[in-house]
Formats: sequence, C-alpha cells, structure tokens
Amino acid sequence: GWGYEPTNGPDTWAADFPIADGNRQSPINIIPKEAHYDPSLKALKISYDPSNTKGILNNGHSFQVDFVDDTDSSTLTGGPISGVYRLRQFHFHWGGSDNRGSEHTLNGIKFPCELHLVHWNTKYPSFGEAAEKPDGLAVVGVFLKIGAANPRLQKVLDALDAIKNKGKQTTFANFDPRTLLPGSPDYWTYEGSLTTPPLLESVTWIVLKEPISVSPAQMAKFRSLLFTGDGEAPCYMVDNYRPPQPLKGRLVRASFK
Ligand SMILES: O=C(Nc1cc(S(=O)(=O)[N+](=O)[O-])cc([N+](=O)[O-])c1O)Nc1c(F)c(F)c(F)c(F)c1F
Ligand SMILES: [Zn+2]
Repeated sequence: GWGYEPTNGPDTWAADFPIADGNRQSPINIIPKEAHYDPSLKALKISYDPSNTKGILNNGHSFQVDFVDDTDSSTLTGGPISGVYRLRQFHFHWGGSDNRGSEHTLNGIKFPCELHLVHWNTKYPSFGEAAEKPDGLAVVGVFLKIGAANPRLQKVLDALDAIKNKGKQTTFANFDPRTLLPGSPDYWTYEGSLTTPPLLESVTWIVLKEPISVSPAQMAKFRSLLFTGDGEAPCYMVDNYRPPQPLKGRLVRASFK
C-alpha cells in the first residue's frame, strides 16, 4: 500500500489515486504577502469536550487520537466555514530531522512537525459521506517549531511507547486538544484536500499563523514510532509528510492584516 518510502511515497500516489494531480490538492506553500486579507472572515469557534477522547492508534502512516463524534459536543464553527463541523481525530506529520516534517510551508520554510485536527460537516450523515463532498471536511493545521518542551504535548507523547508498531492502539482519555492550540486566533484558509490517500478534495484548510513549541527530545519521541508492524523489519516513522502541491489559481485568504 501507499506510504512515504521511495517505492510507495507521494510521487507514486497518482497511479492509484489520480486525484493526486487534481486542481485543489494539499498541502501548499503559503506566501503570507500573497494571501488576501478578508475582513468578512469570522473568528474560529472551537469547543471540545475532553470526555469525547476515545483512544490513540498507530495507523501505519502517523498516530491519531480519535474522538467520539456521534454528538455535537466537540465542534468547530465560525472561521471560513458555515454550519457545524465535528472533531473526528487529530494526528501529526513530522521529519527525520528538525529541518523538515511539516506539510504546509511558509515562504518555503518547513517546520519540524505539523498538527492536523480533522473535522467533518454535520450537514452530512457521516464522516465517510462528508469526506466525499467539497465542503465535507475542515482541518485545522498548527505548525510546531523547535523550542522549549511543550508540556501540553507530553501526555500524548507519553502514550507512544504503547503504540510503537502499526496497528497498535491503547486507551487515551480526557484530553482537550484545545490545549495544543496557540494563543493567536490568526489563520490562513484555502480550499484543498486530504494530504494522504485517498487525497479527497473535500477539505477547507485552516492553518494557524502562530506555531506552538516542541523540544528536540519531544521530536525524538515522535521519531521512535515505527511504520512497520510487530514482527516486520522495523522502519522508523519519520518524514510522513507530503510536499507542497501546485496552487492552480487558488486564493489563500488571511483572517488578519
Ligand atoms: O480519516 C482520515 N484521517 C487522516 C487524514 C490525514 S490527512 O493528512 O489527509 N489530513 O487530512 O490531515 C492523515 C491521517 N494520518 O493519520 O496521517 C489520517 O488518519 N483519513 C481518511 C481515510 F483514511 C479514508 F480512508 C477516507 F476515506 C477518508 F475520507 C479520510 F479522511
Ligand atoms: Zn494530516
């Protein structure tokens, strides 16, 4: 199956997922000077219920923290979206060293890691249905930059020893993803896609301007995970990011001047 190695990585995905060469693919390089300030953009309204936390899973491409999404208790509204989007899961993308790892870039600069909080539009009956619609998903992206250790990340990182291999999952409860968000509400937004197969063009991207911090030791924790299953030749889970894709005439809007 698809992955991030030379034989199955981003340059090979178009063979099985032709939409990889589509007109609204993600991620992109964000050039702040070329973004359009849109005064009509609302503030993001994020309210998560930590008791919705369901578990943490090594899915072979990243690790994800899943949330119960059968009620409107953990939602995203406002910003560039209309209606109510429910939090489904969050996950990260990161590099084998601190000079790479993020999917979105800023003026061509890569960050060592990027957090994605995946939400789906409740005007559709399910996540799977929403993922097939042009306004079905909203993903909030947060850059992580090297600095002081981030205490908010630690609870997530401490769970990784239990999910070292692909397919492993463990209990994870009462986590508030809001604690991972930066102080500034400023964001860029554009219409894009999932950045992993099936690369569906159903995502309104909301990329926050202010990064959060992560320490080198914490980055080493991310890099201790394995792409591979128990009993397979071990391959460290690093460089699980897709590089920026062509903008193809899309507008990037900014919520701030
Ligand atoms: O649920 C998904 N989560 C997800 C998205 C991304 S993402 O990078 O594409 N993203 O949107 O942030 C990265 C990872 N990850 O663990 O790395 C993820 O686990 N993907 C997903 C899927 F697997 C499907 F089979 C499908 F039909 C669908 F609609 C989906 F949206
Ligand atoms: Zn992602």
